[in-house]
Amino acid sequence: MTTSTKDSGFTKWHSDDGEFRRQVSSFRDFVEASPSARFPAEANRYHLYVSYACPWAHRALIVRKLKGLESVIGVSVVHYLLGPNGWEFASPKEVPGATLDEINGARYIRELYLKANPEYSARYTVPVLWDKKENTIVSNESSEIIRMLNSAFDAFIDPEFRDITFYPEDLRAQIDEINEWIYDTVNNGVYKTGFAAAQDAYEKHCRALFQSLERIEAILANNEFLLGSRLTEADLRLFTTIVRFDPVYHGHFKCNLKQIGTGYPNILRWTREIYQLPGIKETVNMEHIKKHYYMSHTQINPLQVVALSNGPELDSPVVKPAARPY
Ligand SMILES: N[C@@H](CCC(=O)N[C@@H](CS)C(=O)NCC(=O)O)C(=O)O
Repeated sequence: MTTSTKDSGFTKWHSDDGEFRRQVSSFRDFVEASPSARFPAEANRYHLYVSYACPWAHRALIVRKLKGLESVIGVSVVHYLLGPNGWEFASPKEVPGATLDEINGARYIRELYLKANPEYSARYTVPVLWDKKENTIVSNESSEIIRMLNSAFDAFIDPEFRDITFYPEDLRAQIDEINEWIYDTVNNGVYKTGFAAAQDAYEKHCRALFQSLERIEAILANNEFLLGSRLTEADLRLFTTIVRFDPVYHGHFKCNLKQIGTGYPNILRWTREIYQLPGIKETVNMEHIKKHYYMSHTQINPLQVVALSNGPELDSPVVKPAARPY
């Protein structure tokens, strides 16, 4: 039996067999470049609701930044704490980095879901791509939101950003292929490991996770990025998990066979390279990340004590594989 989406109580996070199963996102529309589309691309019509803590929302923030979409798509940021009523907005004075909801005046993210569909009964997740014109949710699926941001708004951005694509046609099949196993065993794998409520489920997912990290480490020994010399969507999707790995997943989710900073030199080099791209470090808010995980998941950390380390230094200079003196 899987966890019913109706039973979305915050304490019922695993199925009866001890496995964590992520729900399938419900709002799956697309913003398209064509003016006749159901959701046509326009400047200042769509708005992103994110959490700095959430790796899925973080993907959207990164693509928005790297595609020069900051003046085209606005952002609201929730409080780092995921409480009994779900994600809540907070003033930056109360929680530095957070915002109030200037678009809908909501107190909780769930109000947006109920505005879009009063019958909605699944989880109230971020990211949310909101349409200010139709007052509804276009999408709550990060993998699809980043595809929209990658190309649909190109008519509204500065020319220097138009040529940038993180899903180039000649690499699509390879990107889709690598995304699939990285999603299953790494992005979602850390959650399946950390939320496992049975020893065998935990061990199975933890081992699969580290097998994939070994595979990624080998890929990055010879490649600057996952698919060669070009930074793609596959890198950005993985980055948001890796940047949380040592400070959070290693301890809080018991993903502790190795650490990135000490055990995976190639992944560490790659993480630094992405972190140091213009605009990226501003999207990494370690305060929100650590406090969210350690303080929200009281089922696994009931005393809400937050671990100290922020993970490896990411500002250190990087030596790319081709430039290595050996
Ligand atoms: N498949 C979704 C997953 C999003 C997701 O699970 N977000 C988490 C935060 S990391 C969330 O909002 N959880 C709130 C909840 O489950 O109540 C996506 O990639 O957009």
